[in-house]
Amino acid sequence: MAVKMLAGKRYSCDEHASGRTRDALRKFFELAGTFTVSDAIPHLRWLDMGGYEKAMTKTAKEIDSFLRSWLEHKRKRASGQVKDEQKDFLDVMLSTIESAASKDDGGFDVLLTGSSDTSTVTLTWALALLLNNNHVLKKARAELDIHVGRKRQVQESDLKNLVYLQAIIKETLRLHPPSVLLPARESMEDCVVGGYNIPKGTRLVVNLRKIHRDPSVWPDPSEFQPERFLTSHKDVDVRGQHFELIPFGSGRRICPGITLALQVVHFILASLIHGFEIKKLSDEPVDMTESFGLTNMKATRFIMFTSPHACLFTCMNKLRNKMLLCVALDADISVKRHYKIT
Ligand code: HEM
Repeated sequence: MAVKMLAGKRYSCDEHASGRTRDALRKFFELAGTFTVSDAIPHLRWLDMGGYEKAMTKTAKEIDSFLRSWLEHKRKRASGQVKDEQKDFLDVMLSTIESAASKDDGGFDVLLTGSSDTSTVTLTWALALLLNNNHVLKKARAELDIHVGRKRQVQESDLKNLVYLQAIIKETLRLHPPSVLLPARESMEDCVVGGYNIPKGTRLVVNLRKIHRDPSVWPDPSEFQPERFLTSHKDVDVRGQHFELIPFGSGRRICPGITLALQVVHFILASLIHGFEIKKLSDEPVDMTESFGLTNMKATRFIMFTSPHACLFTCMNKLRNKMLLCVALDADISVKRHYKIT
């Protein structure tokens, strides 16, 4: 959701950048409809009841530090300080942007902020749900055994056959959409929606948590049941056409990264389940409390043990690269035997 409110903002290498981020965040919270005591009684704002101001400042600092690293890369590149052997992922991204016909930095901001957290969060929730529902994990592994087998790794071309894995991702996005509230819409004229008269200029915030857990649509709405997407809800998709499930939004401002996001999330999850045994630290269920913030993160970190499947040892070097991707997840991952990544 940071995506949309930052859209159109332009970051430059000056001291005002951090202020702008903060303004953007403040604007977002206004739009998202977080009403506090100080909204009703403005002179009590200094009390910061509920700690919203503090939380916003913290989030702004995190986004600032992320964007600062990008600006630092840009500065170094402009001054020719980056040697070929020192180039990292961000340098490669920047050179791609620079060589593209359009040099719209604002668009790049939006892509960076909108693409990283959302995919990470989806994978983190998916893993936590699988660890708490071992029977689902077993079924996902059985599907991979049938369609991929144990003699090779998962390929992108396998994903279309992994219907149970697709159902797991849909169910994850239903229960824990990375953006709980869609960016606000404003009505351009008077209209009637669902029997309510909406005057022109009304801001509407769509609450995905309510829609995705509506008991009149989803039986046992809080249960993790991927099977529903193979039976009662088998025709429901996440691409903005079925309004009971819209984790990527809908309409003309629907997430443009949807295809890439789904490809990445499915591929990483499939590779992880296929290549590794994954286990919880103890018999206690993983804590599924959600945090409060722009992106719907887990409130607490969790530890996951992974050990490679013996027959895939020869592929381990390649798999290790995929594991490194997973380190970006909000989970402590330690790989027994060959690798220990924390
Ligand atoms: C699981 C992963 C993702 C989820 C759940 C997600 C979700 C969303 C949602 C809910 C919106 C707002 C849509 C609306 O207002 O109707 C959005 C906007 C956006 N997303 Fe994503 N997103 C994901 C990944 C990505 C990726 C990988 C990229 C880029 C490569 C991306 C780029 C964007 C951009 C640029 C917008 C702003 C579109 C606009 O305002 O017109 N997202 N995303």
